[in-house]
Amino acid sequence: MTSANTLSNIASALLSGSVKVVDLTAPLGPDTPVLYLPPQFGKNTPSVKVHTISEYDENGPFWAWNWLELGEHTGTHFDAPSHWITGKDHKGNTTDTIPPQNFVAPVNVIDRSKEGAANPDYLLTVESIKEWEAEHGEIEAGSWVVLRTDWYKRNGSTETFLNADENGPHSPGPTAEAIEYLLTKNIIGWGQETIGTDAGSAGGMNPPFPAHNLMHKANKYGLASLCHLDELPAKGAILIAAPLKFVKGTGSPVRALALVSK
Ligand SMILES: O=C(O)C(=O)c1ccccc1S
Ligand SMILES: [Mn+2]
Repeated sequence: MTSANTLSNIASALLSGSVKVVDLTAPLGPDTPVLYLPPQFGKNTPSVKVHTISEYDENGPFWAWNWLELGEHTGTHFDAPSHWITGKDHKGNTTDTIPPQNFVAPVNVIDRSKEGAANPDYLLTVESIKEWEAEHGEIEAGSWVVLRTDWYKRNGSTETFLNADENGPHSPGPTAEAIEYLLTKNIIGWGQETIGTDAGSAGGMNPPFPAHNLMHKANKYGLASLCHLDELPAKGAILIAAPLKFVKGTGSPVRALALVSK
């Protein structure tokens, strides 16, 4: 089958509804939870602010529009390699220079929702990934790997989403070894449903924040605060995640979507 036939078939399937579009994106606005870093780690990103310019009024009789104060790493968002010191020197490492071919790719969904429900500090291991591959097939080069934990259901409030106590945040993510293993597969990026692409305990890992440190060191990408991974198959979906073309951007809120066979 030629690529032209393939595209034509996708177009027909989208129009017929036999391929559906799943929205993997959280609502974005002033109530969107933002990451809290303890003072010893540095400054924090502000929340989203919406400033009305006009609303069919004396400031604009026939139109409504706003301007925003919006962090690059807010809500469902894309992490570019320049976001981390380990990725700062790569070519094509910012939101405006990443090759657009990389914004559409197959996605592997590792479902550890039961484990995450039982233990908010659940960490995905190499062994667990290999068990997943034995059941669903090898993770292919150039694909995304995302961790389903159903954590997005907590995204209604900062308290439940960050899930922090006096010892820090408690939320699932990968071990450093798991990310190292996925990089041997030459994946394009790592994603999950929590506020960032690392576990809540990642600040104390080696290296600290391994999903950021190692993925961006390899000039690979991250996706954070994904939603509705429970609507995706383990394999077979196509992930579309195109960051805004911020000049020298380290990341960007995205409308993450998946194409799924009905
Ligand atoms: O990239 C992010 O949004 C994120 O999770 C993060 C940002 C800055 C510092 C640490 C982390 S862990
Ligand atoms: Mn980020």
